[in-house]
Amino acid sequence: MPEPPGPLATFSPRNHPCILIGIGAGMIPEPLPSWLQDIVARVSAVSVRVTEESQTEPYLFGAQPANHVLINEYEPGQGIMPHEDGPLYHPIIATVSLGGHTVLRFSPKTQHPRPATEAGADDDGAPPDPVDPLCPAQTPFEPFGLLLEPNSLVLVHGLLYQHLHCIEELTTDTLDASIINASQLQQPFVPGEQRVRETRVSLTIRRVPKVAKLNINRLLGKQR
Ligand SMILES: O=C(O)CCC(=O)C(=O)O
Ligand SMILES: [Fe+2]
Repeated sequence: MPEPPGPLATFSPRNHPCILIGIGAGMIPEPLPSWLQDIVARVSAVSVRVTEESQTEPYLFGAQPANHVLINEYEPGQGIMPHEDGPLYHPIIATVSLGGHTVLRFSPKTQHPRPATEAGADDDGAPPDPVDPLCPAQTPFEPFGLLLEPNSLVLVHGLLYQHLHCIEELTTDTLDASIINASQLQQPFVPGEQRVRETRVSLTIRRVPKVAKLNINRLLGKQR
């Protein structure tokens, strides 16, 4: 692995120290380490067309380069629990996979808004759950997986952003019909194939819109 990244890159999960520089909804700016700059610039310049009907956007994050990279290292058998990435990074996240492959699994976030009583609260006194207009309960889908190959880029955008993703804690992935990007792979699989995991490093590259006007080194009393 290269040198640990500067503070705007955050190191995770579990067995790594986590440098998380954030205050409230903002982040304290710090230049990206040089070894990341080229990757971030190339990913930021990816042009995308989200649907057949939509126009091709010349840049991934709307002409602004990405400014945040989360680095995760996974040994075989490690994964990440089902979660959403939250509003801070909306509407698009881009993940580069290095080293080994993995399977990123998506499942619907079922929403069951609790019925309100006449007083506007339910039995336990809490207000009813708000319904997320981007994720109505009527949009369930069959859970599916994406095989993320080494040196690949995956983009999560739109409705999918509002649902759950995870990586199962496996040492070997069974590649079957639940994997929906089978036709787009460098290394295709035969259904039922077992692919053994190796150490994988993921770079999750995002544009954080709200960056604090603070300098971490000045804050820590260091000159730079
Ligand atoms: O490592 C990955 O590909 C996914 C990581 C992830 O979902 C996250 O850090 O929020
Ligand atoms: Fe995530």
